[in-house]
Parts: sequence; structure tokens; C-alpha cells
Amino acid sequence: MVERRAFSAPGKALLVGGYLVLEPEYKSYVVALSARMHAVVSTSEAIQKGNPSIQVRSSQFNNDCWTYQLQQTNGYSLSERDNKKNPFIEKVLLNVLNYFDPCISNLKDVNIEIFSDSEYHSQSESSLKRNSLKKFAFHTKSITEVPKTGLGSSAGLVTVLTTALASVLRKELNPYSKADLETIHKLAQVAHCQAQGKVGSGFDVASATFGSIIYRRFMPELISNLPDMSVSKIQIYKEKLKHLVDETDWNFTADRIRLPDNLRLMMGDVNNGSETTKLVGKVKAWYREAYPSSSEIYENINSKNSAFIDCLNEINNLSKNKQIYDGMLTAINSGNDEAINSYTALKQIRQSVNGIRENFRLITKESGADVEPLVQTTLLDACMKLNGVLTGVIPGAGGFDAIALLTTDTTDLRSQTDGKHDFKDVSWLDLQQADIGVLEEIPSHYDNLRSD
Ligand SMILES: Nc1ncnc2c1ncn2[C@@H]1O[C@H](COP(=O)(O)OP(=O)(O)O)[C@@H](O)[C@H]1O
Ligand SMILES: C[C@@](O)(CCOP(=O)(O)OP(=O)(O)O)CC(=O)O
Repeated sequence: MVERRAFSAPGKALLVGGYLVLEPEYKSYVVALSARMHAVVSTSEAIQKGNPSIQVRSSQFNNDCWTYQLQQTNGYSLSERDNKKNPFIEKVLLNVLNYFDPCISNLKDVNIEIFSDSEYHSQSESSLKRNSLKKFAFHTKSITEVPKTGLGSSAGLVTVLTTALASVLRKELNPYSKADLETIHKLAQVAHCQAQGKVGSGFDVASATFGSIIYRRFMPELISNLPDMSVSKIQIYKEKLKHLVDETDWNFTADRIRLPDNLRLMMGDVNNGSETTKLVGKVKAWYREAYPSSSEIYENINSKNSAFIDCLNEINNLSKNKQIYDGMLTAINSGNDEAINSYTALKQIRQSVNGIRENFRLITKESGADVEPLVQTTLLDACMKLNGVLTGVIPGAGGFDAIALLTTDTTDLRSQTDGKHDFKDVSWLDLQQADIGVLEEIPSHYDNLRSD
């Protein structure tokens, strides 16, 4: 019998903490999403003994497939059979293999099938395949050619692939054990960072691993100080990686949180294509040039980010008192500002978001980076007039891509916005908050997917 295991990891929305979270002193609030990346992993006797391969298949994207032949000298190196590139897959395999360091002659061939939920990518030119439990969109184009919606497909991929391959090399791997999850997290951060070619804050990988969290980053040097993985340095790379994963305190925060009951996150997709790297470049340049007044702006945003987090905590506490909480939800649903502002926590959360947005409009003006461009200001302001909306932000790096609203779970935004000119560019995504990061799934749930 073929042994199989399956795992999944969620997408993300960074509600507050954009840009500041690139610095280790600032906290952010990250909501994990119901859109997940999945991996089903199995092994079979190596066709060429002592010369095993790892195949990663992503058949949803024009049957994309990468097959790596493994070599072990002092550490592991790989070559892709047809020279096809997928830096995210490559860096995961290299780091997981060099960390676990299995003896090549005992290794079997590994097969990993990737499935990604539809919300990660634009659905045009795709068709659904499903079984009774799951459905996935199949595209006519390869992964690099299908537009993304910005939910963190590479972080989901890297996290779930790290888990899947680790489960082959450590049979007893348990994604619900703290120690194993921390190992997965560190390996996934290293691989993601190397594949991106830049050191992002890592909030996306942390949320793919741990779920909805308050996140504060690790020092970027932990990863950038690793030596390169060239064959001549692979032995030292392996030793340093092992030390970094097993013996180094990364001094980061990933405290699990959840949105208050009866509130939900609504993501509105506005525009395809993300320019995070360019936006970050411009904001960082502005920060340096405008220093020290830029640091005052960051401190101001940070105090409002903390107020936002505290208010959500307070609302969570108030939700335990049914009478008060029902009153709060009714006030939000009424859309009446006076009724909403009569609850301090609701008034304060709106004030903190207004302050954050105001500062980002200032940064937009001064840096030339479209963090909160005018069209998004207009759209968010229009959203704030809808019934059932508590507050709204442009998630992550900002820009033209998306908006994120906190609404009551009884609000029907689609019926309030359909056909209205102000909302003509928004498509509401079918998403909810996910509390949990990496999950173990049942492999047979991915079998026999058929066209409708
Ligand atoms: N389902 C998938 N199968 C294979 N590779 C994937 C998949 N999803 C994402 N990737 C990899 O991640 C890359 C996209 O990463 P990135 O540009 O960082 O987007 P995102 O912001 O969604 O993480 C793809 O080009 C591909 O290399
Ligand atoms: C600017 C940032 O703080 C937030 C970017 O958030 P997004 O959700 O926009 O990110 P991508 O998925 O990488 O495009 C950069 C970071 O923290 O890495």
C-alpha cells in the first residue's frame, strides 16, 4: 500500500502593521484566510537506487511539474530534469534535505501534488474540477502566467511543501506539536526569503504556519548571514542551518489571535498585480530621506496599530456579555455613526484606523508610493457608509489591489453594493478568517477530481 499524507496552509491578510513590520520593533495584526495551499505527498521505491528524485506537480496550472534529481556530496544539491525553474520549490527542497540530511541510498522517490484554492489566483480562463469534498480551479496557463490576488501563494506553497517533505524525512512529524511547527516555520522562512531574493518581514510565512497572529519579525541577519549553498560551501551551510533551526532563539512573536465572534473579514479584490517590492523600495527611500520626521510618523502609526489591536481584544472580551455585544452588533448593522460611537471600543477602533490611514496618505504624498491612492480612499470611504461595516483598510503594502473590511457576519455586502457605481471595480472574495495555520488533511479527499 502506498503511504500518503496531506497537509494544508492558509493565505493571509495583513490588517495593520504594513511597512513597520519590516522592522523588528513593530507588531502587526495578521489574519489567516480560509483560502489554503495543499500538498499530498507519497513515496515509492527509487527507480534508480541511490539516485532518488523528488517530483512536485501542480497540475492546476497547465500541468506544471518539476522533477529534481538529488545528489549528495557533503550536502544535498539538485538538478531539475528539464531545467525548469521554480525558486520557491527549489529552496524548500534544498533546505529541508540539508537540514534532515538523510542518507541518499535509503531515500525513496518522493511525489508531491500541490493544490491551491481558487481565491489565490484570477479565475479567468479556468474551469473547476471537483469531488464531493473539494473543488479546485484548473488553468490553461502555467503558474507564472496566471495573475495573483495577493493572498500569499508563495508563502502557502513554501510552508506546505516544507511540511510535506519533512513528513517523509521525519516519519513522526506532527504539525500540531509546537516543536515540529517551529522547525517547519524556520525552514520555511529561510527558503522563502532565499527564493524571494529579498528579506520580507516573513509575516506571510508565519501566518501560513501558525494561523491568525500578532506578528513581530526576527532579525533579518539570521537568514542573510547564512553562507551560500554552492557545492564547495554546502557542508558549512548544513551546519549553520542546523544551528539556526535547532539552537538559535529567533526572538520573534507569533501570538495566536482570532477576530471577535460575529465579526468577519471581507476582502474585496480591486485590481490584479502587486507591486509590493516597488512600494517598499519607495517607502524605505522616503524613510531615510525624511528622517527623523519619518520616524515620528512611524511611531504615530505604531501607537494607532497598538490601539487597533487593543480594541479588538476589548471587543473580544465584550463579546462574552451577550446583551452588550448584541447591542454593539445592532449598532454596526444600523450604519448609524452615533449609535456606533456610543460604544467606546467601536469608536476607538475607527479612530485608530482613521489615524493609520491619514498617516499613510501623508507617506503616499511624500514618498510617491501609492500606499493609499485616492481611488482607494474614495472606495474605503464609500464602504464606511454601508450597513454592517465596522472599519476598513488597504491590507499589506496598500496599493490598488484590494481592500479589507471588518463587518458583522450577518451583513450582505454584495446586495448592498451590486450595480452601484462606487463599487463597480470591487469583487468580494469568498473568504473567512482561519484560526489555524498548518493542518493535516486526509489524502483521499484530493482523489478523483472531475470536471463539472
Ligand atoms: N500552486 C503553485 N504551484 C507551484 N508554484 C507556486 C504555486 N503558487 C505559487 N507558486 C510559486 O510562487 C510564485 C509566486 O510568488 P509571489 O510572486 O511571491 O506571489 P505571492 O504574493 O502570491 O506569494 C510563483 O511564480 C511560483 O513560483
Ligand atoms: C509592506 C509589507 O510590510 C507588507 C506587504 O504585504 P502584502 O500582503 O502586500 O505582501 P505581498 O503578498 O508580499 O505582496 C512588506 C512585508 O512585511 O514583507
